[in-house]
Amino acid sequence: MNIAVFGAGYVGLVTAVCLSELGFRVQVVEKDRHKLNRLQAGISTIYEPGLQEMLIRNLSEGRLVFTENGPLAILKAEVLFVCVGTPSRPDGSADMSQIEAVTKEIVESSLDSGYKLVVVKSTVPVGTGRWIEKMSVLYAKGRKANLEIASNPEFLREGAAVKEFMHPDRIVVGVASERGRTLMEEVYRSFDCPKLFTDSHTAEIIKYAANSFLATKISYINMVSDLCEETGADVALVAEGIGCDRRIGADFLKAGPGFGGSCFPKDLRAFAHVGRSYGLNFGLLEQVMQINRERSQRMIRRLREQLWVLGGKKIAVLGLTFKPGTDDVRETPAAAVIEALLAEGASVLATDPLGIAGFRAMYGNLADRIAFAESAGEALLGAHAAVIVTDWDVYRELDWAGVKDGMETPVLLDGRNMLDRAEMRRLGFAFMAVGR
Ligand SMILES: NC(=O)c1ccc[n+]([C@@H]2O[C@H](COP(=O)([O-])OP(=O)(O)OC[C@H]3O[C@@H](n4cnc5c(N)ncnc54)[C@H](O)[C@@H]3O)[C@@H](O)[C@H]2O)c1
Ligand SMILES: O=c1ccn([C@@H]2O[C@H](COP(=O)(O)OP(=O)(O)O[C@H]3O[C@H](CO)[C@@H](O)[C@H](O)[C@H]3O)[C@@H](O)[C@H]2O)c(=O)[nH]1
Repeated sequence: MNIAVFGAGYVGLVTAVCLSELGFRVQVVEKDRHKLNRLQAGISTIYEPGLQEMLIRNLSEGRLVFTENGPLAILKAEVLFVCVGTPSRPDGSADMSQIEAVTKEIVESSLDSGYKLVVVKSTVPVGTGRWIEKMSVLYAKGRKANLEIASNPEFLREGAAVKEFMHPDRIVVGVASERGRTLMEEVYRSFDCPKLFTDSHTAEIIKYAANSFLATKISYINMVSDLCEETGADVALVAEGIGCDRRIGADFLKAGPGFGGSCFPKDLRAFAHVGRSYGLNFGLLEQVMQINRERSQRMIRRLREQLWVLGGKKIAVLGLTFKPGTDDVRETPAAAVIEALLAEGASVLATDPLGIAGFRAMYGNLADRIAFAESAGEALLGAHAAVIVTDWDVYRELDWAGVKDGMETPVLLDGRNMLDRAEMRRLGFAFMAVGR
C-alpha cells in the first residue's frame, strides 16, 4: 500500500518511519526546507529512542521518501495521513490553518482521480472531519475529488514514541464507509490491541477527552500534594494508596512542577474552548489549568522556607525539557519556574542533558537573562539551592555527596519527588520534595 504523510513533526515522522518499518511504501511531505534537507540526509530531526536507526534503514531500502512534492505524493497514495500542527490561537482554540492548507493541496491534487482516504492524525476539535468535507467541495470548485475523511487520533508519548506507536493501548478510527474501514484495518493489521471503530465526531472527542482526563489526574494529585506538604503527609504514598484502586489506576498520579509539553496545555485550552463554544460548563478544565499555572509559585514558596530571601541568590535549575527522554521544551514547567525565580531577583544557572539548545531557541528573552551549565555538577557550584524540575536519571544518579560541598548552601528542592529523602538528609542537605 502507498501511504502519504503530511508533516514530519513528532507525530508525522514517527508515523511515517514506523509504517515504513511495517513494510508500507511511505512518502512524507514536509514544507520546512531545513527539516527536509536533514531528513533526506537520513538525520532524524527529533530525538526519540530507536527512531534514527529505523529511519536510516527504511530510507536506504527505499520504502521511505521525504519530499516537498505534495501533488506527486498525493497522486501515488491511497491513504493520506494528516499530521500537521494544530497550535493554540490566542483565545485557546485550535489554529486549523495548517490542516486547511493540507486539505486544499490534497483536493487540488486529486481532482478527477480515484478514491483516497484522508486520515486526520493531528489532534483536532470535534467537527473537523465535517469541515474538511465542506472545504473540499469549495476547493474542488464544481469538479469532484473522490475523498473520504477519517479520524485516527494518535496517543503516543514523546520519549517513548516509537514503542508507543508500535504497541499502543488501543487504536481509534472514526470512519464512515466499509471501504475506508477496510483500508484502516489493513494499515493496522499487525497491531495486537483493541481497535475501536467509531464515527468521526466520537473519535475526535476521544483524543481531547483522554488528554484532558490525564491532565486532570495530574492537577488533582498536585492539589492533594499541597495539602500533604502543609500537613506532613506523603503524596507518593497517598498516590499509591488511591492508585491501587483499579477504578482509579496508579498512572499519572505523580506530583510535580505541573504538566507541560506540546499537548496537554494546548489540548486543554482547545477542549475548554470547544465546550464553551457549545455553551457548556467546562469549568472543571479551567480549574485543572489554573492549578497547573500555580505550580511555579508553590516551588518558590518552598524555596523560601529554607532560603529566607531569594533575591541575589544563585539557584541551579536541573532540567529544562517538559519531561525526561526528550529534547522538547514546548510549554515546559521549567520556563515558569525560571520566570518566577527571576521575578524574585534570584540568578539562575540552568542545565539539561538534551534541552539547552531548544530552550535557547524557544525562550530567547528568558534564556538571555540566565546562564547555562553543561552538567548538574557545574550548575551546583556556588549555588544557594538546586531545584529539580525534570526527572532525568542523571539527577537520580548524581554524586550528591560530592556536589554538596561545592554549593554555597546545600538546599535542594526535589520537584519530582525522585530522590531518597532520608539519604539526602543524611548527606547534609536541607532537603525538600514536592508533596512531602
Ligand atoms: N507531539 C506529540 O507527542 C503528539 C502526540 C499525539 C498527537 N499530537 C498532535 O499531532 C499534531 C502534530 O503534532 P507534532 O508535535 O508532530 O507537530 P510539529 O509541529 O512537530 O510538526 C508538524 C509538522 O508539519 C509541517 N507542516 C505544516 N504545514 C504543512 C503542510 N502544509 N505540508 C506539509 N507539512 C507541513 C511542519 O513544518 C512541521 O514539521 C498536533 O495536532 C498534535 O496535537 C502530537
Ligand atoms: O504523573 C504524571 C505524569 C505526567 N506528568 C507531566 O505531564 C506532562 C505530559 O507527560 P506525558 O503524557 O508523558 O507526555 P506527552 O508526550 O505530552 O504525552 C501526552 O500528550 C500526547 C499528545 O497528545 C498524547 O498522545 C499522550 O497520550 C499524552 O500522554 C509532562 O510534563 C509530565 O512531566 C506529571 O506531572 N505527572
